[in-house]
Amino acid sequence: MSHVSSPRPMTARAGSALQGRIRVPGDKSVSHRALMFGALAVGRTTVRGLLESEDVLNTAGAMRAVGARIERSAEGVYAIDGAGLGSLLEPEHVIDFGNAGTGVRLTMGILGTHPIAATFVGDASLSRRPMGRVLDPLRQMGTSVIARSGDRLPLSIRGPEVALPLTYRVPMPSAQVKSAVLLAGLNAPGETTVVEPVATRDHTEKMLAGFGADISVTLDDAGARVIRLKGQPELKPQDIDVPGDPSSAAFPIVAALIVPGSDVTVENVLLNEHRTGLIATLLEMGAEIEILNERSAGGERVGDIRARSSRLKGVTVPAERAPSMIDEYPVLAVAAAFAQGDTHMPGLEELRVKESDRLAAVARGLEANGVPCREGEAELTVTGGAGRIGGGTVATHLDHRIAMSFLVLGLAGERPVTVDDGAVIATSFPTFTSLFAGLGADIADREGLTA
Ligand SMILES: O=C(O)C1=C[C@@H](OP(=O)(O)O)[C@@H](O)[C@H](O)C1
Ligand SMILES: C=C(OP(=O)(O)O)C(=O)O
Repeated sequence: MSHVSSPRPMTARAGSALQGRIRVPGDKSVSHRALMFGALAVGRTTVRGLLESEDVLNTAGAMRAVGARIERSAEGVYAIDGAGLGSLLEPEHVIDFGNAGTGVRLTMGILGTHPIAATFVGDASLSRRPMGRVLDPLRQMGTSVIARSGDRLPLSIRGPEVALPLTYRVPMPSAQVKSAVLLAGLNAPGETTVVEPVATRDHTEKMLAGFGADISVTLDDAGARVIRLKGQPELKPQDIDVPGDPSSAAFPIVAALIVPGSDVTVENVLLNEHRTGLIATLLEMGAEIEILNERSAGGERVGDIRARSSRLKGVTVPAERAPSMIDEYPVLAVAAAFAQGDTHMPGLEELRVKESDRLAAVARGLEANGVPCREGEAELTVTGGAGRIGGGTVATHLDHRIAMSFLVLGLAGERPVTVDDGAVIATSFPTFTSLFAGLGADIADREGLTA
């Protein structure tokens, strides 16, 4: 299902303080993987708290297309009857991933070593994003690819009868590339090894181990993670409880910090160490954030995050922290607009190949709303405390995180902020506007109706 609804401009304006306790929907990375690994297991996997957003529902459609049965109960629990690793069916139609980079790249990995053909399409945003980073290692494992120049969607693949296991050093910090190679390795006889010089989110490794795969992680002499996976395991079904998405929690947390008088708690948030870079950065900026009720659930750390309005100061974010907060830079830039002094963010090359060129989209959005910033090749510097923030319209370029980040800016600006399309928020956080309304935020569509 591509994003086909018409653009829906939305406006956020400053109003009352934000107050309350909320839960954000389930983590997007874990939700995609729960559906995929459930489809590869033999037997019934159940998933509670699955993120029911466009991206994840497209992955459910893809897994159905290759033979998994996926059903949702009235209580919202998903039951997945796996088709089984090595037994996937050839899809009868093109697989449409809409806006979802994770969905399409990980599915290419899975299907790339099955002896079936598949064709992938996506929306205008996904069709601009680079797929060569996944197709290159797949070609080395024996996958045939027909793609237009530059390895962009739409494209078709056919897996070999018997795939070749691979040792692959991931050239850029990308959990999607790492995961695609490991998932391809699942159906290759022998051992597939992925060397990851810069650590990225480890949900694939952890969840595959939970499903019974033989997978190990060690560090080499240079400190790179070495992930070894034995091919052709029998994956066993699991019961999964998906914790709240820290990348979604980022929006109410930053909003609470910058809207005067606010006090917001987001309950049951995933606190995986590869996902908490934003919290570390906000604490360095002087944010009043507390982690409460910290516990372990399903092999992950989770907790409640309380954020209160704070006097923030600008910081330099270490470049090596980027993978642990890669999706949070747009909303960090919004926090930085209200901090005293400069916030410097180096190491952002990967932001240029997300749903939009996020470095450019953030810089243009800040400029349109009176926030001074400097955009470099792979860095951004935001000068906070300028005053008279807001009054602009932001081009979202089919990017949910740009839309949500600038609506948060509008909640604390002197003037309202409009985003040209709020419909894209359904990619990852379909309950965004209703949860914000419950906290007391004024976010409305163009007609002035509360969204
Ligand atoms: O593996 C994942 O679930 C994800 C990895 C990241 O992408 P990259 O691998 O392109 O950095 C992130 O931006 C995306 O939202 C989710
Ligand atoms: C980059 C993102 O997702 P994906 O790559 O899955 O489209 C995101 O959600 O910010």
